[in-house]
Amino acid sequence: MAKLDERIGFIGGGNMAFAIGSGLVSCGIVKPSQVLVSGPHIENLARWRELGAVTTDENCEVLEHTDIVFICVKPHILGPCVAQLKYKHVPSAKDASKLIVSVLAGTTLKTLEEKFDFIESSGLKVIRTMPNTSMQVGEGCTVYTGNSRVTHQDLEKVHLMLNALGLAQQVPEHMIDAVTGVAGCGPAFVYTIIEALADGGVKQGVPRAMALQFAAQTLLGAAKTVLITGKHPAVLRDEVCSPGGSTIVGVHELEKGNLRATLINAVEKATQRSAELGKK
Ligand SMILES: NC(=O)C1=CN([C@@H]2O[C@H](COP(=O)(O)OP(=O)(O)OC[C@H]3O[C@@H](n4cnc5c(N)ncnc54)[C@H](OP(=O)(O)O)[C@@H]3O)[C@@H](O)[C@H]2O)C=CC1
Ligand SMILES: O=C(O)[C@@H]1CCC=N1
Repeated sequence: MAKLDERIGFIGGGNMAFAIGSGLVSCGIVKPSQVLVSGPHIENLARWRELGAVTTDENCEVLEHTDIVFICVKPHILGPCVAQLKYKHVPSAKDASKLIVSVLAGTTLKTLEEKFDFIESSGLKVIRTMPNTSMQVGEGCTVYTGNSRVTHQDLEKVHLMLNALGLAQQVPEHMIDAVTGVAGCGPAFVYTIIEALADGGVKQGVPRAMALQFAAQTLLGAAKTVLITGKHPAVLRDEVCSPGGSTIVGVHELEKGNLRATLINAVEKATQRSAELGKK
């Protein structure tokens, strides 16, 4: 696995940041000592210290002492967070080469460039991403796009990190809210399906722990089959449905319950909400 020499910063050390940071350390791309994380409550950063990362309650330390800075606060916290950074930031010669990487839902490159313009008057390098929490186990799905200052080498570096933790793909910015609806929020939709599938097993008499394991493994296997065979899910579904058998009876129930329309609606609403979050 390739290694990065850069120091990696996280402003905001919550769930998404930890999925990325712990994933990068686990796969060996960076050493824990290269990682610096900030948040307002130092006690909430204990898991980062257990990982071997350095923690601080001063966001400006992360901005000043790291090369690739992941911004991982909630979208509505970006304003106050930047106001505080602006007040405390000490300009340095390294500012021009700094890479700001946002994971914020809905928050556009334009907004990010405007918010962070205090760091570097001649223009800052900004990358907007939409990751997901499955990065913590190396099976994430991330899309990203950079502003005009970002170089090919910067994109390669970010791709190396994100792709080491699953699938990473550069996309045009207009696609990012839609991908948020599918892949950023998707794990929550799928956890709901796993839980419900397991509940079904429990109702039929399978012990809870077994039912959960079987449901999760079934989703993993089905997902892998789609990715590896390249077959359309409908074709694969047909391979499971024996004529007059048990699966088609279950599939009929899913259709009666509008599972597919419900999932399509969930992605649509989540996409709309993502775009709204960036306007706050
Ligand atoms: N969770 C997910 O699946 C995904 C999330 N995202 C994006 O990631 C971002 C973070 O979300 P998520 O990790 O879920 O949220 P969390 O609440 O888990 O993390 C947010 C973190 O921000 C910290 N924080 C609050 N105020 C400040 C501040 N002023 N300066 C620095 N840090 C601060 C919080 O610290 P404390 O708790 O101590 O207050 C908390 O650790 C969001 O913008 C979201 O859109 C993107 C893709 C997927
Ligand atoms: O719920 C949210 O807004 C964030 C963005 C994608 C996943 N979690």
